[in-house]
Formats: sequence, C-alpha cells, structure tokens
Amino acid sequence: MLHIKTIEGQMQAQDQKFTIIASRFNDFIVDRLIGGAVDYLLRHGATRENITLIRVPGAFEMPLVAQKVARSGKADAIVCVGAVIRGATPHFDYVCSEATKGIAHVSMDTGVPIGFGLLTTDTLEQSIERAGSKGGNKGVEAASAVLETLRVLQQI
Ligand SMILES: Nc1c(NC[C@H](O)[C@H](O)[C@H](O)CO)[nH]c(=O)[nH]c1=O
Ligand SMILES: CC(=O)[C@@H](O)COP(=O)(O)O
Repeated sequence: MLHIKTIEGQMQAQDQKFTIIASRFNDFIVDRLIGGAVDYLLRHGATRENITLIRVPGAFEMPLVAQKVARSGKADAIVCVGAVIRGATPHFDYVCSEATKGIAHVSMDTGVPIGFGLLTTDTLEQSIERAGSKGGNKGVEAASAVLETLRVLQQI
C-alpha cells in the first residue's frame, strides 16, 4: 500500500457498449479469438445487446473500420482481433505494421480505447497456441485490457 491516490480500472463491463472488429483472414483462428473476447466481456457483466461484431477482410482493413466505429459514438470500447501469419514474402511485415500503427492512431485520435488482439506470428502453430491453448487467448487478453483501460479513463 503506497498511501497515495491511485487510479485502477475495475473489471466491470456493465452498461458499456463494445464493438469487436474481427478479420476473416485465418478465420478458423480468429473465431477462437472472438469467442474468447465475447466470453470474457459477458463474464464481466456485459450484455449480448451491448456487444457488436464487425467482420473485415483482413487486418489491414481494421483501422479504417475502427475509426468509423470510434467516431460514431456507438462504442465505449473496441476490441480488434485477427491473425496475421507470416508467409513467404515481406507482405507480413507491411500488414502487421500498418494495422498496428493504424489501430493505435485511431485510439489516440478519438480517445476510444482499443484492445489490440492481433496475433502476429511466424507459424500457424504459434497462432493456434495463442488462440485458446497453451499460449492463452489473445482475444481474452485484448478484452481484459480494454475493459481495464476504459474504467481507468472514466476516472481521470
Ligand atoms: N496475410 C494476411 C492478411 N492479408 C490481407 C490483408 O490484411 C488485406 O486484407 C489485403 O491486403 C487486402 O487489402 N490479413 C490478415 O489478417 N492475416 C494474414 O495472415
Ligand atoms: C501475412 C501475409 O500477408 C501472408 O500470409 C501472405 O503470404 P505470402 O507472403 O506468402 O504472399
């Protein structure tokens, strides 16, 4: 106990509106991330009526859609989930870089917290491990982080 004013986010999703933006690329992985994020939010008090899912083709399309959602005022928080798996060309680097920078920019520009649930892995196995097996679930991680951040922002 530091005996100083401390702001921490409570993991309570009641009365908050969430939008999950999920890419279709590698959807057999992304579906697990969606499930993890939805389950986490419901288990922490969110209602199904307050969770909206938007599907986009790939990670590259996420920032633009996130920007429209954030500016619409229809979401208190956004969770982006996707799986970018390295192929044989540098394409992976560009997709990951632009998606990451774009998502971060939207959050900073709009003030809406965005959970970063994008898997960026070298192998399919690494993605599988992080989509609900021994490496956890990146969708759960992103939902947890955005809920805590939302509650912190509301106290500042
Ligand atoms: N290879 C992956 C992609 N590539 C697609 C891009 O995200 C984008 O949809 C396309 O370039 C058209 O604009 N996307 C992923 O989400 N995951 C991948 O592994
Ligand atoms: C992440 C990607 O864009 C990648 O899956 C594309 O594969 P490749 O580099 O073999 O074209």
